[in-house]
Amino acid sequence: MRIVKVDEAFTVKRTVEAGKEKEQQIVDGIIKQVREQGDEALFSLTRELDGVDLNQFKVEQSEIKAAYNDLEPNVVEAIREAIERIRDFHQRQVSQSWLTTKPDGVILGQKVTPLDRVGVYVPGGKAAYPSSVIMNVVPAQVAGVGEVAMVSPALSTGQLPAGVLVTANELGIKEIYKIGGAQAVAALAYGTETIAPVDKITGPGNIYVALAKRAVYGVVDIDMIAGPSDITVLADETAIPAHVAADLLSQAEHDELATAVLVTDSKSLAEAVSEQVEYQLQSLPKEDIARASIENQGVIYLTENLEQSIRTVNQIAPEHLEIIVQNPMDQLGKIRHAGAIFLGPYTTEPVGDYFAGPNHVLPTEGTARFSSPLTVDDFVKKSSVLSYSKEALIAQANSITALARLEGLEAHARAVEIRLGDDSDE
Ligand SMILES: NC(=O)c1ccc[n+]([C@@H]2O[C@H](COP(=O)([O-])OP(=O)(O)OC[C@H]3O[C@@H](n4cnc5c(N)ncnc54)[C@H](O)[C@@H]3O)[C@@H](O)[C@H]2O)c1
Ligand SMILES: N[C@H](CO)Cc1c[nH]c[nH+]1
Ligand SMILES: [Zn+2]
Repeated sequence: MRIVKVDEAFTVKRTVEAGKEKEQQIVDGIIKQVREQGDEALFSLTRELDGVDLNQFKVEQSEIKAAYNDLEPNVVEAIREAIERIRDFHQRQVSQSWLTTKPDGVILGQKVTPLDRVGVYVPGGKAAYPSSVIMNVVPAQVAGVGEVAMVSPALSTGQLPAGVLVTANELGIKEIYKIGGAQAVAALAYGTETIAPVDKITGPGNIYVALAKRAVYGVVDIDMIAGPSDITVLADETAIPAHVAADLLSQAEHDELATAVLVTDSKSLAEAVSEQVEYQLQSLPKEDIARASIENQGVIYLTENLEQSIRTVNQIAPEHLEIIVQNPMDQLGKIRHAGAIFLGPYTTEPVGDYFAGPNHVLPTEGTARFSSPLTVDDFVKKSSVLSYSKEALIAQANSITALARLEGLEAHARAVEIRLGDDSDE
């Protein structure tokens, strides 16, 4: 891996805007095609981009039943266990509605309402992602969303991966479409003859999915930019090189555009990790993808001390941050930007991908500077609640009308004043 020396003047380049013009043009064309041609566009784009000729893209109950035959019982058991652990974590995130009565009798509050209909994207081009079914659907269900429509690209057999279908069934999802990429995002946002439009689209995906979600934002809400995975490991000389290399490769194997970064103040660790990455790459089934990721985006930042390492990590704002230094908990307070923080030598990133409880749908490409992991809050919206008595309105009328007239909005002032007189006049 490339080793780059970091000094006081060094700054990490922001990646979210960089060099995506070509993909954006492709995505804009796909969205236009789906808006204009509906289902017909979904069939032809699936043929063109996924190499599958489908007769219909809605999954039937018989396909779900058949999927159970393809999974070992211990795998189904692991899916169920993961669902429980992830549900338990998300149940702690629920926001409650509240009302408060002020001393002047005014009642104020906030009403929390689940979204009516959401679309969840489950990726599926280079790997199958049953875990992303859980990570999308569980918070939606905990929030109380009315309808969940799921999309995921078909395999070359014309089916969805058995693990994806079984997981969706374990969660009770009935509306599943075998479409992926930007065309699936466009279908959820604008609707087609078969697919009713949704209010919000959540879930991770590759660059085409991430750009499509960004493009339809405003027509629907989206959760965040959850694009190609990235990991940054912050380590010192106490870290075991083979473990660090394994964790870097765990994210590099997702996508040629995934990013794996080591930040360390130890030259010997930097060199040993670089060697280990090369060694471990050679036996990976997805060596080609992981190698492209490591060669194109992979980097080891060699700093002068721990403080500089932490400054570099905050500039990267990684999706996943592993902290493998002496006393990792002591560093937690200094981390300002990271989607998920994994502390200590045994908290390897995959525990969060599959099982621990927190969501694995996380902000990528430095957007952890302003975005959070997917939570139950992503599946609700909030309304403000206000209730005044006549006495309260009289008490505040002068201030309200003064502010209305300051803005030159006379009708606002009169809407208050018309209520101040004797009720029998009205
Ligand atoms: N950030 C997160 O929370 C998170 C979580 C899980 C996975 N991921 C990421 O999700 C991604 C999964 O990617 P994937 O490719 O395996 O599956 P995907 O479902 O995201 O993308 C596959 C689709 O991309 C479209 N596509 C592929 N090449 C195209 C092209 N040249 N032009 C137009 N469209 C094209 C196709 O329609 C295909 O169906 C990876 O980048 C992974 O790192 C991120
Ligand atoms: N690491 C991914 C998020 O970037 C999530 C995932 C799912 N399966 C394996 N990994
Ligand atoms: Zn992963």
